[in-house]
This record gives sequence, structure tokens and C-alpha cells, in this order.
Amino acid sequence: MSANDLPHARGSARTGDTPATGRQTETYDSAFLRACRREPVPHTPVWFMRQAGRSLPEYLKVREGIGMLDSCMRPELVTEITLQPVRRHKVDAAIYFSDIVVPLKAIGIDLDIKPGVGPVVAEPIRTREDLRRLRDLTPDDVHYVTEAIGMLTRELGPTPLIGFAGAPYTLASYLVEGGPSRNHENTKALMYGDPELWADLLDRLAGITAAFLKVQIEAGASAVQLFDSWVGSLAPADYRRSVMPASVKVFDAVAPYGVPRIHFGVGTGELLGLMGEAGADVVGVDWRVPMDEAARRVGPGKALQGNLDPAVLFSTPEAVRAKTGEVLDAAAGLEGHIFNLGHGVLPTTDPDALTRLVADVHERTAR
Ligand SMILES: Cc1c2[nH]c(c1CCC(=O)O)Cc1[nH]c(c(CCC(=O)O)c1C)Cc1[nH]c(c(CCC(=O)O)c1C)Cc1[nH]c(c(C)c1CCC(=O)O)C2
Repeated sequence: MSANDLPHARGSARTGDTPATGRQTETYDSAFLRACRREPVPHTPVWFMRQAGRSLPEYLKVREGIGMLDSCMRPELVTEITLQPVRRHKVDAAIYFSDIVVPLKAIGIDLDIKPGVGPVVAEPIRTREDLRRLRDLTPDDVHYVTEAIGMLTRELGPTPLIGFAGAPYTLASYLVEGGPSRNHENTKALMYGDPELWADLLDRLAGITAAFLKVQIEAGASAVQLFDSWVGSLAPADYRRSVMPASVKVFDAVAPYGVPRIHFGVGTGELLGLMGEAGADVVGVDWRVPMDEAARRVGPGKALQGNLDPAVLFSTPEAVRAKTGEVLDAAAGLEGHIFNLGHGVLPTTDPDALTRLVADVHERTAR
């Protein structure tokens, strides 16, 4: 099946095998999408994980008095917040403003995002009985996503929009622990102690995640990123056996659309090869592994994204420039490089440091 056989126009036309005309061609030819496809680029594209959010005063202003999950369900607000970092920093791609737990909330899981803490689940999922609460996600459950992406792609012009979702392991870690966790002990207890229930849990989550990504692509997202933020807590053998099949299911489900698929996790130096193998076109790298070494671990045929330590932005402009140069030098031999931080923008980052960083990367890589 090719992307053109699918029953939608915008997603595939904007990004798939054959671009149509005008703005769609411009998006298809953007530095970001070209780098994802490992084609020559006019400059190294830049975007930042968590580029929308608390580092921006204009974000704090529009979010005032509105809960995080509430804000994700308001298309106008989502559109405004998603556009803010594009306007301010001139990044090469927008990332849809939402959260990895939005699809879980949408199917009726009782959870909230607590400021300064993260997602908290009222009743953790730990038994076969609990699993029944994870029903399938339909596009109707997240109609506000379709609406917001429709608005956004009109406003963005040629700038590509990245859709995203949480990967099955990272979502499972919140559901099983009931909230953020340092050691993931309940999650691992289930994974090792009841492999069958664990596999069923991850398979359910893969279905939900795939459905959520499809909604975003059909509405017009030009690429998708699967965040497996906490999977770096696993050894490669456990990843391969207990997690990878579910992530493969997600990537396979969206493959026919032909949009680039990015796969990212934190502390995943030992997993980079497997994370590429799971079906990614682009592998995200945190700051612990230099880009040239990451390329060796991932192997040929994939673009890489990364990997400036987000904490570097708290240093002097000269130090930021020097560390940026190190990333660019290490990535110089890659076929496709998308410049990003090694994890999300920290909330107290000076936004001007981010604006300078985008300009610096563009200037130093202009061809
Ligand atoms: C693990 C994870 C979550 N959410 C997400 C991940 C994967 C990315 C990663 O590893 O950082 C993904 C996410 N969450 C959010 C985005 C926005 C898009 C963007 O990158 O600009 C993205 C991509 C908004 C958000 N998601 C959240 C905020 C902060 C809430 C607020 O502004 O009120 C934002 C802007 C809340 C959230 N949600 C989550 C956490 C850990 C937190 C932080 C809690 C806190 O420190 O307050 C779960």
C-alpha cells in the first residue's frame, strides 16, 4: 500500500511520496523533512523538544488559570501555543502542543497532570481486571486534535508540524506506577512477574498510540515522534523481548502514510540500534552519546536528531556556542541531522538563549 491509497488527502499530500503543489511542495521541501529523508539541506534544521511551554512568557500568559489537560482540548489555545516558539525562535518545525497522557484521558482513564510533578493516575493499572479500562481510541475521542491541526496547518504555512505520542513502555510506566517514578519498580515487577499480562498491556497501549498518531497524520501532521522517554531504564535484552514488539506495532501502523517517524528516549545509549530497528526513520539521541558514535550504533539508513545538553543553555553564550560546535562537528559526517536538545527545554531556560541557538546553527551550517 502506498500513502496515496489511503483515504485522506492532506497528510500524504503534504509529506508522502509525491507532493502536490504550492505550499504542500514547500513543506515537503523544507529543511526539516529533507533531513528526515537524508536529502541535502540548505542548513541543518533545528527544533526543540518542549519548545512550547514554561520557558516562554507568552505561554505562561495564555495558560493562566487553565489546567494543562484542559488547555490540550482547546483548539484555538493549542494553535496559539504551538505557534509561539515558531514565531519567536524561527525553528524549522512546530510540535503539536499536547501531552503523552491525552489519549489515555480521552478513553476515560482518571488522571491529571500536576504542575511540577507530571501525570498522576487515580487508580493504577496492575491486574488483568484493570486492563479492561484501556479501551480503543477512536478519532471522535480526540476531535479537538483534528480541529486544532486543521487550524494549525493553515497558520503554519510551509513549516512542518510534528505530531507525537508516548510509546507503550513510557505510557505503561505512568499507568502502572500511578505517576512519575525514579526506579519503575512496579512496572518492572509486572514486566518480569507476569509477562503475559505485560505483553497484553503493551499491545493495548500500542493500539491506542497508533490510533492517536493516525489522527494527527490524517489531520495534517508532516512527521511523528514516538517518545519512549523512560525506556533507558531497561537493558537491551529486556527491551528487545518485552518492549520492542509493541513499539514495532506502532511504527508499522503508521508506515503506510510515508511520513518520517522519529523515535526518542532518554539514557538510551545502549538501545539506539534497537530503537532504529523498531521502525524509525530518525533516531533521537540524548546528550550522553556523541552524534558520530550514535551513528555507528544506529547503523546506515537512518537520520539522527540531537543532542545538545539542555542544561548547557544555562551557561554563557560563548560556552553554548562552543558546545553547539561540538555537536555540529560530531554530526558533520551524517547523512541526515536534525539539531535538537538531548531532552526537553528546561522550564527556566532563557528564551533568548534558544533564539540565539537556532540562528547560530542556521548560520554555521548554511550551504
Ligand atoms: C514524559 C512526558 C510527559 N509528556 C511528554 C513526555 C515526553 C517528553 C519528555 O520526555 O519530556 C510530552 C510532551 N508534553 C508536552 C509536550 C509539548 C510539545 C513540545 O514539546 O513543545 C510534549 C512533547 C507539554 C507539557 N506537558 C507538561 C507540561 C508542563 C505543564 C504546564 O505547563 O503547566 C507541558 C508544557 C506536563 C508534563 N507531562 C509529563 C511530564 C513529565 C510533565 C512535566 C511536569 C512538570 O514539570 O510540571 C509527561
